[in-house]
Amino acid sequence: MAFALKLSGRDEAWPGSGHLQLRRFLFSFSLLWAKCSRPTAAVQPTLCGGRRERDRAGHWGPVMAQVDSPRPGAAPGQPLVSKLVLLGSGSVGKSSLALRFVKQDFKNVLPTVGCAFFTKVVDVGASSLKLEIWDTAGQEKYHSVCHLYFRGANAALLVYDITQKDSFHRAQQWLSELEKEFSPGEVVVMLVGNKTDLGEEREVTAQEGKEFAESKRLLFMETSAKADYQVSEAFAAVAQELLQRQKAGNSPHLPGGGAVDLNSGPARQVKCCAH
Ligand SMILES: Nc1nc2c(ncn2[C@@H]2O[C@H](COP(=O)(O)OP(=O)(O)OP(=O)(O)O)[C@@H](O)[C@H]2O)c(=O)[nH]1
Repeated sequence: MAFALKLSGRDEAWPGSGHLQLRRFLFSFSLLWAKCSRPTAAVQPTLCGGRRERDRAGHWGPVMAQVDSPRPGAAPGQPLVSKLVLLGSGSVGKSSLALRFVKQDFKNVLPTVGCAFFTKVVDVGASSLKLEIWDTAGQEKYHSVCHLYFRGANAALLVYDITQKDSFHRAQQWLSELEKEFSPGEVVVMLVGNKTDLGEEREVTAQEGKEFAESKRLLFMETSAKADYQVSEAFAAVAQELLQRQKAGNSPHLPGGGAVDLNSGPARQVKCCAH
């Protein structure tokens, strides 16, 4: 108190303007104290708002989003690192596919804001590949932001909802966007028809998906994040392709790389896609 009064320039304690000055000083001091003693906040990636999910108590909170390694993982003995972007319309199941693959989980999640980030190491035979999965927001208002996440991508999953024809057309538009950003064959691209568990509401046949993929020389699979159908297989197939290309010495982005060259190779369907 004495310290405060001295700073306020007055010796008497109360009342009047001295009291006011004291209160002002104590308020400023408490603000300064709160600022200095606040723990340093974890740095969040700009524009990567992530998504929210309900916890057991029913509260909405951020879904796991971690960055646990520099890229690419060129250190000896470390798995190679590849960046994979999930693209597609809103609500086609991009986040659900990522959650299913990374956490073996399926739950109600809110639309992604900006993007969310996941990592998972995939074993392919004797080799390992660390996938950095960038789950972009499908809502139209985030469209321009999504382009920011393309940079440096090694692979892309173009996801559509088999019960929404529009989302299939949108996936085709996303391919055009990718073609503008990358030179032919620069990234491994897989077309993914999700929600096969809703077969009775199907608007896009497996044949349509397959034919489009073949015409563009993309990998193709149908999945269900809900029923856990072919989700890990889809990511594994992309990882395998990336590793094969890397071993062949033609991947520009992967450590030891050359060019990932899916589109210039023969059209291939990874596995039977019909459900
Ligand atoms: N039946 C069924 N529903 C699914 C499946 N995958 C996702 N969903 C549901 O579809 C809705 C949208 O899923 P999300 O994973 O949020 O879709 P998203 O593409 O990430 O959406 P945005 O974040 O808006 O881009 C949610 O209600 C999910 O529960 C699936 O395989 N089958």
